[in-house]
Amino acid sequence: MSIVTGKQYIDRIDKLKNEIWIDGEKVEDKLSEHQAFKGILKSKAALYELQHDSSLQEKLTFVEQNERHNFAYKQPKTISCLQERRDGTQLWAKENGGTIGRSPDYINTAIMTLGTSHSFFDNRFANNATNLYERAKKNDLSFTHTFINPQSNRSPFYFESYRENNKDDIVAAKVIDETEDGIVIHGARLLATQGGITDEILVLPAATKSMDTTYAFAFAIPSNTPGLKFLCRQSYASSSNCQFDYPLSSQFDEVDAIVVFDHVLVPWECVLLYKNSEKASTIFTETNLNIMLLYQAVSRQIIKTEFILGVGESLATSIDVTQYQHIQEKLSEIIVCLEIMKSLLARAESEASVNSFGTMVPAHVPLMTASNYYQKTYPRLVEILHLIGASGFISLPTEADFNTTIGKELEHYLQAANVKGRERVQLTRLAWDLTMSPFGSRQTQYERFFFGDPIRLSSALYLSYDKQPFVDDIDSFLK
Ligand SMILES: Cc1cc2nc3c(=O)[nH]c(=O)nc-3n(C[C@H](O)[C@H](O)[C@H](O)COP(=O)(O)OP(=O)(O)OC[C@H]3O[C@@H](n4cnc5c(N)ncnc54)[C@H](O)[C@@H]3O)c2cc1C
Repeated sequence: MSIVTGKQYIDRIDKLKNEIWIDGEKVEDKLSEHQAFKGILKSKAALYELQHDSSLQEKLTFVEQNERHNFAYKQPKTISCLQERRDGTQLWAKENGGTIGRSPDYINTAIMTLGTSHSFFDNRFANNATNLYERAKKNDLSFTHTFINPQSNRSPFYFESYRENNKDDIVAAKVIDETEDGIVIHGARLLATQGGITDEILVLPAATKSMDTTYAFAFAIPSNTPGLKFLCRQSYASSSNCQFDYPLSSQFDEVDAIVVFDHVLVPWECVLLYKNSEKASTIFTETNLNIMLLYQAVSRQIIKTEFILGVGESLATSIDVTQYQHIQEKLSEIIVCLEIMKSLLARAESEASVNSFGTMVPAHVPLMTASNYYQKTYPRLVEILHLIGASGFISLPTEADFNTTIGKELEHYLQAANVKGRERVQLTRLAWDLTMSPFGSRQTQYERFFFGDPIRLSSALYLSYDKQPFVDDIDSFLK
């Protein structure tokens, strides 16, 4: 197999019969027929289907040894190859306004990065990294991932290993046994977006203050591995199957899951890293995994900002408020954000360089700057839409209301300067679903946190930034 079709992806996920719990029940039906998952599965299938569209195939796939693969599995070796990767990400993101944070290219990028950096890993696991990459590329596998321990205690004085002696008390996933066949993992991880609806899960080392090496591991296993459970948050799609009322929740709710490892045996051939605390703490930086993932994220965020600008301008035009200077100022704030993000991405590309594994890696400072900036700016973009839409976000009947005898009155009383009542409600519902519905609120929390805690990411930028030349300038100035 090489690139999958949408149907092949869905059939494969349905067949896995992963252990998934949601809204008070264990999922027994086909995932593609379950109200919580059918929207996102259909949307992901549509992305895979685009790989077969003759007008887009060259942008979304590449050919290697007579087989066609997804664009994100290609190791970029030149700047133009990086830019092709960005085009692929943005093409897919345009299908959902950038609201699917974990479109398959996100973790495909991680797998490509780890596979091509196989020499980073301990000798006994290096082949596993290569094999994972080849298997994923060949079968067009999809992945979820998890790298954070549960939020039980974040005090600077707390160590996970306090719990290590009592198996029943383990919270953060750790190795509890080592056998001829592999390592046995028990405990939980905080979160995996799309947990349960991907072929496999990539488990990366979690930041931990513990010196205990039983917390130092990385591996990838099928989502239906015995003992692996996905405990999903409440679905935002279950009560929102009407696309008019919930244009985004109904199609793009990715679902996030707590991941529980109940004595899960991870075969040795799936292990990438074990008992090596030094490699566990440097895997993100030494392989450039963090930068390659940020490149995908910033490329997507640009498309999302364009989507927000489109929604903001349409809202303002619908009620004819674009002549007010403060509305122009608010919309220009979205433009400024968009242009800053595009400029930072362009600079990251133009200053890219080849790393020791032969990968063309974008420059890290512009990407870290973009990520820091967007984490803080995204809530303001949301606020701008709220300020422009005002009570329009509240006076929002449903499609069903338009289909009753009061439909004509709604059409009349909700008309706007430049659109009819029904169209105006449809547009405002889109803005509401993007920013105010449970789906929309999660989008804000996602952009703030998906790449890590904004506070610690700002520290990482500060600590890695070379400030010395400027300090030297000041010294010379004072002399
Ligand atoms: C919608 C969504 C989707 C996500 N998807 C995924 C996913 O697919 N896979 C995955 O692995 N993760 C995912 N995450 C988790 C994400 O990686 C974490 O939210 C992020 O790393 C921050 O960790 P935390 O949530 O545990 O916050 P915490 O670390 O618990 O922070 C809570 C608060 O305490 C402060 N704090 C805690 N520790 C420190 C410290 N040492 N120094 C300073 N301040 C501190 C923080 O600043 C913050 O204000 C997702 C998160 C969200 C919101």
